[in-house]
Amino acid sequence: MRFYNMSTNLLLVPIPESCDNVMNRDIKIAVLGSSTVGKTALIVRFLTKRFIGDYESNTGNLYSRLVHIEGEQLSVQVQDTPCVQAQAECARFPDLVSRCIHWAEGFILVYSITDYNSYKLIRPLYQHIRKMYPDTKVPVIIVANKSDLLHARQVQTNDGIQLANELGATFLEISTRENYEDVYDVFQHAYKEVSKLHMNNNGEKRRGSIIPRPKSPNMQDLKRRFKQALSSKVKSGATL
Ligand SMILES: Nc1nc2c(ncn2[C@@H]2O[C@H](COP(=O)(O)OP(=O)(O)OP(=O)(O)O)[C@@H](O)[C@H]2O)c(=O)[nH]1
Repeated sequence: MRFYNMSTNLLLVPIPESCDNVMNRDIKIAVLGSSTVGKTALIVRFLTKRFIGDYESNTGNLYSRLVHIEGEQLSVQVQDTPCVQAQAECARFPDLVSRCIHWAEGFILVYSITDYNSYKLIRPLYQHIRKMYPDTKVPVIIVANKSDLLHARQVQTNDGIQLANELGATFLEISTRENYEDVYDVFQHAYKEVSKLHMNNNGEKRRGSIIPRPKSPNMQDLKRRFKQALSSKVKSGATL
């Protein structure tokens, strides 16, 4: 079942029972973070270029749209993951959140610079993702949102940079409200990193399937003879 959200002019696809069933997508990104950090605003801004002030509380919409990134037309699916309220919940993330993590190929973790608790949630969220992908370095972008609200700042830019460095994630501080280019950058980074991961995976498969070319026996033979000739010269030189 699909339906249109008239206010955002976007196609909404309810989350399927199993996120594994979603087929034929080019890129699948999950946006995660605690409540009111601006996840929906970020996604809608990216997909429509518009900043829409107020949204109903997020119930887990999946947005789908064809977009142009780096000259390529892509089908992008963005999961507005239902908010994770408090740090206490992190030990046992709701099933839906885990399902979305399982479904996605890249992750945008959002906190608000005006809400220190939303920042504190990023590490456990990241750790939860890593636990679900122990063998893959899945792309994670950490976004510090609402940078226009400087007077209400609770999280310093350096805190974000430090955390991202520690976790090995990309970091961007942005204002979804003020700057569309920054929002576009976030998704462009996510796209690039997911593409890189795709390429590496394909590369590994290709490398694995290459049968090593046998060395020419003639060359081997020549080398062996050359070595023999050299060592006999050295030996005879030594006896002189
Ligand atoms: N000043 C400012 N306000 C923002 C920005 N981004 C989002 N907001 C506002 O923050 C509030 C929450 O935004 P949402 O997009 O609904 O947040 P959410 O993370 O989806 O929240 P849930 O639906 O509760 O999960 C809204 O009033 C937005 O207008 C921003 O960059 N700057």
